[in-house]
Amino acid sequence: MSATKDSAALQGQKRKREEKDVTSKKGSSDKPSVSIHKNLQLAEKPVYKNLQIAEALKTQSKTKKQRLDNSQKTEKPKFKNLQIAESQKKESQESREDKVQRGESQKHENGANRPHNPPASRQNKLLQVRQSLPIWPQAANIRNALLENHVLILAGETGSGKSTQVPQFLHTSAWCTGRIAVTQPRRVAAVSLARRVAEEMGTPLGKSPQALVGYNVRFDDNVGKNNRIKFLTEGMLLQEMLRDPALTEYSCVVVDEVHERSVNVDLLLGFLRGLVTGTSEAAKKRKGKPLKVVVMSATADTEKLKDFFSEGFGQPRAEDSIPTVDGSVQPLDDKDLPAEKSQETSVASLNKISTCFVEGRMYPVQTEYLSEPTRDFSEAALLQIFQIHRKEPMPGDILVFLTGGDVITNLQQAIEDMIPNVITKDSGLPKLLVLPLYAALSQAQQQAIFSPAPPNTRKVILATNIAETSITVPGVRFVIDSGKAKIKQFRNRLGLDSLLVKDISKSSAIQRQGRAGREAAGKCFRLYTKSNFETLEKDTVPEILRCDLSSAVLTMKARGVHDVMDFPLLTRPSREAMERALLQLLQLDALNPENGNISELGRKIARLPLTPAHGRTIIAAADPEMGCLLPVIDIVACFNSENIFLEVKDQDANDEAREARNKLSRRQGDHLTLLSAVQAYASERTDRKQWAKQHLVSHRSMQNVMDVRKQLRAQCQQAKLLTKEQLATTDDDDDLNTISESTGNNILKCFLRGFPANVARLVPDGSYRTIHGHMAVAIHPSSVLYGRKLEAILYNEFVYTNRTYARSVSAIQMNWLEEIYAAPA
Ligand SMILES: Nc1ncnc2c1ncn2[C@@H]1O[C@H](COP(=O)(O)OP(=O)(O)OP(=O)(O)O)[C@@H](O)[C@H]1O
Repeated sequence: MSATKDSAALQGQKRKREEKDVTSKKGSSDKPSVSIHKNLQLAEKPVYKNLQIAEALKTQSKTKKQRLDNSQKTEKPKFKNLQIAESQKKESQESREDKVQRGESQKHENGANRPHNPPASRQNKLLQVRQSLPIWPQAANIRNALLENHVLILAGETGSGKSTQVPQFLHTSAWCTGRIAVTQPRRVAAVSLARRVAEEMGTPLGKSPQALVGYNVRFDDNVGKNNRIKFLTEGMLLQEMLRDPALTEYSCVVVDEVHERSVNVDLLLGFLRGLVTGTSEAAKKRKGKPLKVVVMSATADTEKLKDFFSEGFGQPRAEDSIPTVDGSVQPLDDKDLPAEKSQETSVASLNKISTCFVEGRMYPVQTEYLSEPTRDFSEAALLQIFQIHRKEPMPGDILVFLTGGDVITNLQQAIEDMIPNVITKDSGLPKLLVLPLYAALSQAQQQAIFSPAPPNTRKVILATNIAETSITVPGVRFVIDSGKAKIKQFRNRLGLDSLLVKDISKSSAIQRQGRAGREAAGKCFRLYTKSNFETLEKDTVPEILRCDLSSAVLTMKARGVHDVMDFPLLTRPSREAMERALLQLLQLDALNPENGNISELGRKIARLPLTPAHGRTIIAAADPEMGCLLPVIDIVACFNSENIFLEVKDQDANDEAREARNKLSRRQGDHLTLLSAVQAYASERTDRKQWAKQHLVSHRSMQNVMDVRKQLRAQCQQAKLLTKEQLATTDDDDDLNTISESTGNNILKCFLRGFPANVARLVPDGSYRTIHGHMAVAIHPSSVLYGRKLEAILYNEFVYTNRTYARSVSAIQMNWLEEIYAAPA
C-alpha cells in the first residue's frame, strides 16, 4: 500500500469526535479537540527525524527471514556495570544469607507437596533471568543493609529488578518472621507482580496452603494464610491500618514506585515513619517486633526521603520499646541532614537509614522524537503504530500511552477501521490485536494484556498511565508516548477535583520508556520534540498539593491522627487546603463538630472504598427512613466504572436501538436513568450481550458495574448497612417501574447528602448558576435533561470544553437542601 493510499484510508475513516479535553472525574471524556484523521498527509509529512513514511514503504519488500534475523539480533542483553552505594564488605554474612536464599528457592522450586509444579525447564529459565538482572549481585548487600538498619532507600533503573527481586531477597532474613507487604500505586501492577513472583518462586498464587505469594487490591483479596509476600495497592494497606494501625502482621513494608507521589503513598510514608521510628502511638502495639521499611523507585528523590526519615528518628519515641540496632551500612554524615536539624539529630538516627543505587537496565532502549510538534497525539499515535507494524520485526508488541478511556476507545476504533486497508493478503503483514488498558476496566479486562498474542499477531496495547510503572508486559518492544496524562487538579472556585489533560514530567517519560527493553532491546517513540522533552518538569507535582484533601484527612482521622496539621508529610499542603477538607468533612457529618475527632458516621464512611462524598451517599441511603441502599449502590457502581452508555452514532443507531435506549431514560435525570439501565441489564436472563447491543449500552462497562455492585453490596453487608434478608428480598427482575416517585426522590436526596456543593439553580436569565461560587454552568448534551429548564439541578461532575458543563445531572428541589440540613445526622 502506498503512503497516499494510507492517507486516503485514514481520511476515509469518519470519526465523530466531540470536545472534551478536560473533565472532572474518572470515566469522563478527554478527547483532544482535533479530529484523529483530519489533515493527515502521510506522504508529505516526515514524522520522525529518522523515521519517514518512505522508509515504511521499503520495509514491505523485507522478507520474513529478515524480520526473524533482526529479532534475533535484538535479543542480546547488554549490561552496564552495577553499583551499590558504599557497597557492603560483609562477605561472611553475604554467603550465609545467600545460602539461605538459595536453599529456600531450591525448596520452593522442587517442593514435593506443591500442586503448582511448573516444568523444571521453565523454572531454570526464570532463575537464569533473575540471575541476569542488574539487582541480583546486590542481593546480599540489600539483605545486610536491613539486617543492620530499619530503613532502606533503594533507587534503581527501570527493569533492574527492584519490584520482583527485593521481596524475594528479604523474606528469608532472620528478622523477617512476619509478612512482607509490597505496595504498588495500581492494582494492575500489584496483581501482575504477584503472579510473576509466585511463578519465580515456583509456588501457586493466593489462597492455596502452598502459596507463598498473594495480592490484595480493591475488590479482590487473594491472600492465603501462608503467604510470605503480599503485593497490594497503597490504598489497601491504608485500609488494613484501620483494623491494625501497627501493621503487626508485617515484618517489612516495601513501598514501591514512591516517585509517583500519590496522596496514598505520602500518607503511607507518614504512618510508616511513625512506626519505624517508634514515634507514633500505634508503634507501641508492635510490642518490640521490628518493622523494616524499603522505599524504592527508579527516579526517587533519595535526599528528600533520607531527610524525612532522619527527622523522624530524631524525634522522641512514643515508648522505648522498639529495639535499636547499632552499626550502619551507609551512615549518613552531617552534610546529608537538613542544616537546621544536624545539631539536634541523635547518633541513633544516623544509624538507621541505608541508601542503595542499582545501576544498569536490562536492555537498551533507543528513543526517537518528533521533528516538529503535533497538534493531535491520537493522530500521531495512529500513524506511528502502522509505521512500526510495517517497519519493525516480530516479535514486537506495542504499548501506547494515552490520556483516558475515551481517547483509547476512539483510537482502538480508528485502528480497527484501518486494519482492512493496511493488512491485506498481499501486504504479508502480521495481524494486529488491539487491547485497551485503563483504570475503569475490570481486573480481568486489565489482565488480558498479559496474555501472549496469537501466532503471527502483534499486540497493540492502548493504555493510560496505569501501565507506566512496575509492569512488564511480555512481548512489548515498542513504546509510543503521547507525552500527556490526565492529572487530578483541585479547582478552587468550584471546590472540586478535576482531571485535566497535561504534559507529563520527565520522570514519567522515563518510566514510560522503561516499559520497552525489559525482555530485549526496544524503542521508544515520543510524540513530542526533543526540546519539548527538555522543558518538562523534572517530577510530577505531588498529588497532595493538587487535590481535594477530604479523603486524605479522613484517612488520617480514622487511623487515630488527632492533629492532622502535625502529621509527618513529605510535602506539606497549604493550611487552607487542609482546613477546606476539614470543613467538607464536617459538612458530611464525618467529624464531630465539638472536637474535630472522627464521628461514628465518619468511621463508617472511612471503611468504604469510596470517596467521602460517595461514602456519605451510601450511608444516607442505608437509613431506614430513606430505604434505598440497593438502588444507590447501583448508581454509585456506575460512577465508579467507565461510562455505560455508548455514543449514539448516526450510522449505527437504528431507530429500534434508539427507541430501546430512550426507554431507559427517566425524566428525573441521569442518576435514575443509570439505575434503570443497571436494573434492566441485571434482570436480563438470556443474553446480556445482545441486550446491551440492542440498547446501545457497553456490555464491557456493564460487566464491570455488576462486579463493583457485587463488591459494594458485600462491603455494605460487612459494615452492617445491609442485612442478608434485605439482599435476599432483592429481585433483579424488578425494573425501575416499581420504584415509586418518593423512592426516586429519596435516592436523589441521598446523593444531595453526599454532594451538597454540587448544586446549581436556575436564574432569571434562564441559565444555571452553581450555589457554590455562583458560576455559570450548562447541562451537558449527553444528559437526558439537556435543554430542560428546572428549578435546580444536582450533578456528579464538571466537564470543561468551550464552556462549563455539568454532567450526570438530575432535577432536585431547593427545599430538599433545607430538609436535609434540618435532619439530625
Ligand atoms: N511478567 C513478566 N514477564 C516477563 N519478564 C518479566 C515479568 N516481570 C518481570 N520480568 C523481568 O524482570 C525484570 C525486572 O522486573 P521488575 O519489575 O522487578 O523491575 P523494576 O526494577 O521494579 O522495574 P520498574 O522500576 O520499571 O518497576 C524485567 O525487566 C523483566 O526482564
